[in-house]
Amino acid sequence: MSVDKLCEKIIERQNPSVVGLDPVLSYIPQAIKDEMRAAHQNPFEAAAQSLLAFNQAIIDEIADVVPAVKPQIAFYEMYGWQGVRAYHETVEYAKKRGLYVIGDIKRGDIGSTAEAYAIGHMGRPDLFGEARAAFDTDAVTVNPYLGSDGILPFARLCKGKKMIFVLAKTSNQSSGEYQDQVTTSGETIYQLAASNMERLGESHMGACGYSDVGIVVGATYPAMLGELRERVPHTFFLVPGYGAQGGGGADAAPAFDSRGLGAIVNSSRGIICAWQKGGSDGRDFAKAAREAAIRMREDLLGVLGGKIG
Ligand SMILES: O=C(O)c1cc(=O)[nH]c(=O)n1[C@@H]1O[C@H](COP(=O)(O)O)[C@@H](O)[C@H]1O
Repeated sequence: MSVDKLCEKIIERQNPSVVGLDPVLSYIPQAIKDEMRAAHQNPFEAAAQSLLAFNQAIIDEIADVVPAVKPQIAFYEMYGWQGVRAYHETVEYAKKRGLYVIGDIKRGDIGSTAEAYAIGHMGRPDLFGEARAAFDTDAVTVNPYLGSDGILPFARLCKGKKMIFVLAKTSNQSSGEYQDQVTTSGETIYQLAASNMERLGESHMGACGYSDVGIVVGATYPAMLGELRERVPHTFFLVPGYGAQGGGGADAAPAFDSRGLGAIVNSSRGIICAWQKGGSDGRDFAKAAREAAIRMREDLLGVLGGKIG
């Protein structure tokens, strides 16, 4: 199962964290932008090539430190089709460097449209008799607001090779506006989403004790992380909110089981913007990302008792 591949990488690197590759031009050192602007007449192309060069240098530095990366597609779509190509090339580059790639696409729609999203990001569209992957990520994020119609097309395409992470309790401040509302059964919406994904995961179980159907729970809500860990013991958590959103290792700790497994914690700006702290000119941006990733690993390993697996 795909979750086993993720757990193996986490144990091998002794690191339950994922670097979010969410670049915008203002995070990218001037020297890279100047070079790309001079080389490309079209500003979209120059922007996209800047993102790609930035990501590749960071991937090279962190590939032996972290098990996974999570490019969030909005940061690429912003720069048009050239940006989307940079997303695709980032995914391919990260996979070549042995990283598990979570495509943060947060899709959700009616069944037929969800199916199209799922095929594009997890499957293989039929291309005149050939079937090739468009975006070949290991996992994607899914928004459950439309109900099972919107989730099942993604779950069907897991087939032991892919994972999904369905939003349950998101890290943002307003997440409670809908997710904390109590349903007629007495559960909150986020608890209901988590329980439903635990049930859906029963037919996607891996040897590690978790399923290929994961959920997203923010490090900014540690009590809810702990409560959900008990409620859905076979559901793997993607835990954003570390770093720039204020969460730390102690906040993320309730997401893990006694082996130090069961969750992977994301930091995006905290890693890729590390070079901007301390007045650097940016030449050392990738090394700064590496050092920040090592600090995050130490923080998480510290709260997990020094060993995973
Ligand atoms: O699905 C996600 O990854 C996600 C869910 C959530 O509840 N909160 C959240 O911040 N994220 C994503 O995690 C990343 C957080 O970025 P930083 O705040 O810069 O670490 C962004 O890509 C967000 O879109």
